Amino acid sequence: MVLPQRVHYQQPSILRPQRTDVLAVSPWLAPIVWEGIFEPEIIDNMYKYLNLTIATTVFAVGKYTRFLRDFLETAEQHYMVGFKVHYYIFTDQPKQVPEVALAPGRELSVILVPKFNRWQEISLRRMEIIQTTIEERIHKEADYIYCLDVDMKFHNRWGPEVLGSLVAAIHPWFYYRNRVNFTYERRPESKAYIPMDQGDFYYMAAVFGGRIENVHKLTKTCRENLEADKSIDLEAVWQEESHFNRYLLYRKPTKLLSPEYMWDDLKNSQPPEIKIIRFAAILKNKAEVRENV
Ligand SMILES: CC(=O)N[C@H]1[C@@H](OP(=O)(O)OP(=O)(O)OC[C@H]2O[C@@H](n3ccc(=O)[nH]c3=O)[C@H](O)[C@@H]2O)O[C@H](CO)[C@H](O)[C@@H]1O
Ligand SMILES: [Mn+2]
Repeated sequence: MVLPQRVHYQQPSILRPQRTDVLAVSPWLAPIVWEGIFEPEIIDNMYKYLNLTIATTVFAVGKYTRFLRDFLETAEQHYMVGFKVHYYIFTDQPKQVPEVALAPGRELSVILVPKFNRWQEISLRRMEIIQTTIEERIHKEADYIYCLDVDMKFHNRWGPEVLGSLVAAIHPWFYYRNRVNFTYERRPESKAYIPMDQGDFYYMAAVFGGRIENVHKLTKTCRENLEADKSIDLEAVWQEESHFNRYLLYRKPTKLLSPEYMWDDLKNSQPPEIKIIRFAAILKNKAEVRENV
């Protein structure tokens, strides 16, 4: 067995926290990953010798296939560099999946999925499709799974510091807001219901991941709750994202990603707490790319 290399780095100091401007640990003791609080070399060295495979699911249905090339090309530059990554591209048009050169140890599978008529349905059905694909194959093929939106580009390191049992990203438009302003589902009839006086953070469903069995449980529960709502003709305000937030209120994530890991190009300035943008939603013309608006 190859042992981890010795890495030289500054000794951590209890009396000198690296960041004092942001919360770096949640009240249930989950770390919140920010630039400055971790040493990339230590993290890489910890995980490098474990021979991990990281499943990465990406949906590109209808006009969203146009985002695949930039997504994959930038992922090859910044996403889990040096690690084994297995991309699972779910699409209704396999011929539109671009040829992108992958680094050694990385592979890509294309999985055919139906195109639903409404963009909301395309987005929310991801829970069911991820659940069943974990059961069919991913559980045998990977150690961790990360589920990402495709209308995105990587700009900087998005590395193994994100690995954890159950991992969620804090939404870039809500991290500075009070919970009463979070766009949780507020109708008590919905399985996604969250009362006004509850909620920790507003999580963005464009990024989540963790150990396969935990992500399986999350996607299965969200799928069941989406179906229960549908049976009474109800669609939560932000579809699967509403159910995702409800799930994480009661089953707390074990690691949180700061908005560095899920930014949005629509923001026209970079606030001082955001030292680096790692992954960001690109500007898209929703009226043009979506099935119905
Ligand atoms: C800023 C904002 O409004 N964000 C919400 C919006 O995210 P987004 O505007 O990020 O949603 P989106 O249009 O990116 O759809 C989510 C993902 O579904 C896939 N996809 C979607 C449509 C399609 O025709 N083809 C396709 O492949 C694709 O992987 C895409 O990245 O909607 C989501 C709900 O579902 C969440 O509630 C987000 O919070
Ligand atoms: Mn998106």
